[in-house]
Amino acid sequence: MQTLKTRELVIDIPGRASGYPLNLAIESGQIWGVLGPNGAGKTTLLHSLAGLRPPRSGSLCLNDKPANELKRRVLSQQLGLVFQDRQDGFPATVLETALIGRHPWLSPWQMEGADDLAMAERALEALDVLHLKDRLVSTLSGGERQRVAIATLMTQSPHTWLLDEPTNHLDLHHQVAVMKLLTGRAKAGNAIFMCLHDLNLAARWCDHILLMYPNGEACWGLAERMLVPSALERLYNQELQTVEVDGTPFFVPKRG
Ligand SMILES: Nc1ncnc2c1ncn2[C@@H]1O[C@H](COP(=O)(O)OP(=O)(O)OP(=O)(O)O)[C@@H](O)[C@H]1O
Repeated sequence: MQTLKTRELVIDIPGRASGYPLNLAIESGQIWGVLGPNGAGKTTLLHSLAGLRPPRSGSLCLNDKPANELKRRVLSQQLGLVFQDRQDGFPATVLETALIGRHPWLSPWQMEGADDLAMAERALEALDVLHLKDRLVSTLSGGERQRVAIATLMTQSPHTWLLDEPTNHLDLHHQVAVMKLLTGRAKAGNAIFMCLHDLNLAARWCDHILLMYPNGEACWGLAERMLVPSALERLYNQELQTVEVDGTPFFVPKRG
């Protein structure tokens, strides 16, 4: 069992006077959904967990070791991140992009081998983009690029998967396919921690939820305890109607 823990972690949001200290334990087998309105700090949190942005205070531990004492390469073997925005400015094919995921596992100047290639192709296949492997990423549609980014994370094969709105740009079929894939990874022992704007995807697929409010407040726990209509209405400043489908709550914005 591996755990990514935050201890009294306060993320650094410019101009925000205070922040609620986060004491999260993100463990093998769990699927976390991070919900909150625009600007609440979800991306900042993911970047702080990935060690890309220093927190204002508090610390981050990976298996009880302070993450800032781990070499970047070791950290990248344990943690991977799918960014919300990608530049993709470097002219690379889909396959070359997926193979970047193997870099934390190779020594400097070592070329990718047959096993690395097989991993990349398996990941591209799982994300339904193997047929695009020789295409330049810059020529792909938004949803195809998103799937290549997730395939690159799969090729990296870290223990903890951090994903910033992984269903962005995806059609309904591919949204469900990605959520199923993430569920499969969690069942296989990975930890999944993702920001989502779709409450209903979170309700259907996540077992843990973190709610982030724009004033810096936050609360977290098991999904069934967190997905309470009154809390979500306050979170989004939006009245909701709730119906139940297959025992899962389904939230619809009220008209008017
Ligand atoms: N470098 C920066 N300089 C100034 N403000 C910043 C900077 N980076 C982030 N912020 C601000 O911090 C706040 C949190 O941003 P963040 O991207 O983490 O929000 P988010 O919850 O992911 O939002 P969204 O749902 O829109 O993606 C925002 O108000 C943003 O404008």
